[in-house]
Amino acid sequence: MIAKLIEKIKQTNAPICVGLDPLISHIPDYILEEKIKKYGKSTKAIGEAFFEFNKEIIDKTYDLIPSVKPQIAMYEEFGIEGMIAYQKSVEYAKEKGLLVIGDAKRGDIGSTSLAYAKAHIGVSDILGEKIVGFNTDFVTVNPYLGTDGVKPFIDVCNSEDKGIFVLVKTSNPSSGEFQDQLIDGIPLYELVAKKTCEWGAMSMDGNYSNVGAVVGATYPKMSAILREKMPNTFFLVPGYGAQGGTAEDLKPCFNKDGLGAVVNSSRGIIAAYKQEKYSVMEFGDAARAAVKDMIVDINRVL
Ligand SMILES: O=C(O)c1cc(=O)[nH]c(=O)n1[C@@H]1O[C@H](COP(=O)(O)O)[C@@H](O)[C@H]1O
Repeated sequence: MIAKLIEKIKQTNAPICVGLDPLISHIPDYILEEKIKKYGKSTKAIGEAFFEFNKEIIDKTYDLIPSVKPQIAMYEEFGIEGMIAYQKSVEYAKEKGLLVIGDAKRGDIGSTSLAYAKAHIGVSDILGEKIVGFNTDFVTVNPYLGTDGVKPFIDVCNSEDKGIFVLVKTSNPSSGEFQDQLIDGIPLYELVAKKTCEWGAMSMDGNYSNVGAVVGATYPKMSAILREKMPNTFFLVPGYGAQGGTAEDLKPCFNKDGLGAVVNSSRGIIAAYKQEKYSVMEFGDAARAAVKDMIVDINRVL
């Protein structure tokens, strides 16, 4: 699957993914009001509003980008109706030819991880019939439980041609609390990186592995170390834009060939319409302009 992502990045010349993270505060009032009129102040109204919002963002950007990354928490907040909006958004993005990175940060004991892997990137067998759950192309994985918590995801990557991104060095302010701790003189994130490379060797897809790494744009010195230690690992790089990461900061995440990373921006794209020059009805056009700016900004440093 990573080879497909690379192909799409080359086609679009855009190593980016748009984060479909619809907080209520991002949804234009006119959409919310219409859904509330129809469904009352309910989770159904929110789910419907989220999907309409995402659909417009996808319609206005799909021809420019290779991928989207819906963050499942924003949908989960609204229970079943939120999850329906998640699933519909995943399906719509795929219909438009986009690759979908499900940001669910899953990971548990082996048997539970297998269920998570099937839910997000795999298939289940129901009395001889194969059925799919969310069917995203990639899912983010928390490696904290170790190999038996990650291996089921890798097995599904291999059987279904899918991919994962393992949290290696996250973008948030407290990420160093555990991730930077030294163990026999080596920071924990480097140990996770080493393990991620070992896991990656189990699922190669061309020059890169289906087992990628999440590496935040906000720690460029560490990104440079990781890029050197993980030559065959593709990076998912969040933290650009709203969290302060700049194009210069994420440059070390790329290899010399200009490949090796896909950069996420969520709020910076989907809430771009909040700048003064746009009206609320133009939220899709604002997202498109923000995507174009992001592509130029990143290509400038590659
Ligand atoms: O796995 C992720 O995508 C992720 C990892 C990380 O280290 N930092 C991080 O911000 N993310 C996600 O990336 C998105 C960032 O959103 P913005 O800050 O609005 O661009 C959110 O969906 C986060 O959950």
